[in-house]
Amino acid sequence: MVPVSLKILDQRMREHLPAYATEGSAGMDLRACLEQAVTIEPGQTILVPTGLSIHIGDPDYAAVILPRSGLGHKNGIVLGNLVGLIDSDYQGPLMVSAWNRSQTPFVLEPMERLAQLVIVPVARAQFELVDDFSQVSNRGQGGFGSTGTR
Ligand SMILES: O=c1ccn([C@H]2C[C@H](O)[C@@H](COP(=O)(O)OP(=O)(O)OP(=O)(O)O)O2)c(=O)[nH]1
Ligand SMILES: [Mg+2]
Repeated sequence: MVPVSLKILDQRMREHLPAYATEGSAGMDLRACLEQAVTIEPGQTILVPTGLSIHIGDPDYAAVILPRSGLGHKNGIVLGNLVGLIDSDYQGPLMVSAWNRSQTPFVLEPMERLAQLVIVPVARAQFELVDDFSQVSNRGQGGFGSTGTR
């Protein structure tokens, strides 16, 4: 387990702190910390507060915000930024960009579980400038489908 500092910004969240649903869960659900229900119109993106701040503190870790599969697949509620990346030094309010990519209005209820937070290890790179790569790899410069589809 990675220790992560959690600050409650809205006291209603005290009853609804993010938690792993099962022993094997990778993500903790984040709730929409709203005063009242809000309708996300087809194609619309809104920024939803979670009522929480986290501070990971250790640059060897980050957090990602991912869609919930049920909401994404059945209701078309995904993330406006596709994936949210939470830096280890971020201390601001945790926000979820909610995009209704469906053709039906979606009513987001207060405290509804909207997205999920996953803590991930991070390797930070130090670039070493070169004129040419010292070894030619099997792939070389091939990409974007160069290996075919079958
Ligand atoms: O879904 C998200 C994505 C980001 N953040 C916060 C945490 C993150 O550390 C910070 C900055 O995110 P990012 O670097 O992706 O955004 P940016 O547009 O590059 O902003 P900045 O210039 O502040 O880095 O915003 C969220 O609360 N929710
Ligand atoms: Mg940034």
